[in-house]
Amino acid sequence: EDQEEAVLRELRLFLRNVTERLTLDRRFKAFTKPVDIEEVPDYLMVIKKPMDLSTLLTNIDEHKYVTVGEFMSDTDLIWQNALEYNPDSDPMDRHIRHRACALKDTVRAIIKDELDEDFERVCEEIKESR
Ligand SMILES: CC(=O)c1csc(NC(=O)C2C[NH2+]C2)n1
Repeated sequence: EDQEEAVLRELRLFLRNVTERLTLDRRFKAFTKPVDIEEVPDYLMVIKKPMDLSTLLTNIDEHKYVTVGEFMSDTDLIWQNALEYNPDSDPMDRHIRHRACALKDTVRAIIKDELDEDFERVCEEIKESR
């Protein structure tokens, strides 16, 4: 009902704000757009579920996320994919792995700092009721 829509609207505002801040962070430039399959033709052979910050924003606007947990699963895909696609010891791989780990830690720190536990519990209740 209307109270539920108000909660989900507030969730979308929070998730857009988090995603916007990540997109503006220069460390995460490689994660802002889908990997270009023309430039990296083998990418989809290695990575089965691509994800990036611009796709997160589209998902938010399409009301894909009813809880922060669902959002976190997709943000986890971004850095997990980067670690999987860049496993080697060469400096470029190491560089992007450091940024992937920074993305993981940054998202967790923001959520821990700024998400009210009671608010997430209300979102989980809405999800269970649907
Ligand atoms: C988004 C992502 O994970 C990504 C974009 S380019 C890249 N890796 C490279 O360009 C090479 C360094 N060894 C492969 N990884």
